[in-house]
Amino acid sequence: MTATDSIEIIRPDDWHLHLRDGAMLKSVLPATSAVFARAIIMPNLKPPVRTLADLRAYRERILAVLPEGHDFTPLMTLYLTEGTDPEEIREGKRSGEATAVKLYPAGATTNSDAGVSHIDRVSHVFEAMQEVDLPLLIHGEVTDPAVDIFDREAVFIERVLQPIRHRFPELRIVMEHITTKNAADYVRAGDRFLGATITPHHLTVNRNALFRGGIRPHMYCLPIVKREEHRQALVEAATSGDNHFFLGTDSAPHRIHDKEAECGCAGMFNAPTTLSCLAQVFEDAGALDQLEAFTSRHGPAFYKLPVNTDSIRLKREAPVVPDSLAIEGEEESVKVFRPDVDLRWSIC
Ligand SMILES: NC(=O)N[C@@H](CC(=O)O)C(=O)O
Ligand SMILES: [Zn+2]
Ligand SMILES: [Zn+2]
Repeated sequence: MTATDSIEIIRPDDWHLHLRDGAMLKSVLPATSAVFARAIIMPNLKPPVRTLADLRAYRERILAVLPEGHDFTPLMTLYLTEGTDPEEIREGKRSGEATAVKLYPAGATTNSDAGVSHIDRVSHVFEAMQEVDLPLLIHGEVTDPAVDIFDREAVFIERVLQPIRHRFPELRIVMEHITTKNAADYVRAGDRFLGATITPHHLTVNRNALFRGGIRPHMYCLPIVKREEHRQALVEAATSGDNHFFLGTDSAPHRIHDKEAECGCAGMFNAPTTLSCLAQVFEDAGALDQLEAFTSRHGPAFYKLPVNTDSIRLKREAPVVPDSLAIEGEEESVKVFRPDVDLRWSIC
């Protein structure tokens, strides 16, 4: 059999994306909007997108800098706090302005300080979400400092996720950016109310990459990359055709100086290399035929949205991607994520 040199897939969506704001937003948006039709926009701005008024204003700022000719729909989310008003949930669902609500355990990740410290304090919000069928997106890590950083996701499933699902069995939940075999197994065994996003970096990199030849801040994100056996379990989940799993890049740009610092920020900017990474992972797993399901079908099915009607083509050719992206009007730039192997697929 001859190797496939070109593949066509339905235009993908990104079910987990950080676009930031201001000059950063303007600089990073085209990398996504050139390729993806829709993206779930994360609300962890400073200050966060807490209300529908914040959400509307942020959506306008995104659309205002969308390049001419790019057909892109930002799907907006609300940042859950202990002060979230369930009425906002109902109104966000009714008007169609809110696609989901994001739960950050306070202190778990970048700009999560305004998040939730005690899950019981948001029960009434979960109730409203379950009632109107608005999905809950979760950064699934415990913040207990006694729990090892590599175990925080697995412990979250037992201590927090399982009780939420037990109490709100028809609340649709996405376990965001899963990183462990534990999470993959848990989600696979779940019902139709549970899904998970998987990132290109967790599919291509294991924890050795953090320390190869020295400490490498551009390989640092949360949840932190795990052992190889976990990466393999994620590849198995993503390529299996199981519709619980779909693409969420978690593309999370930070200025290089904020990453190469004494206390560097968590997050990787992977929008420019995502599809090259994915085609390679799926091909290496002998599952190129499952790529489209992961990038373009399972996400819309979970979110009850139509599948995109146009397509994109990938070809077997090393992609030309710059090492970093300049931020407009600044001397600063953002490093582009790439795994420690040569990429061999590019977008036509
Ligand atoms: N993934 C990350 O490491 N960082 C994200 C936040 C998040 O998704 O947890 C960010 O906003 O920078
Ligand atoms: Zn997160
Ligand atoms: Zn994220």
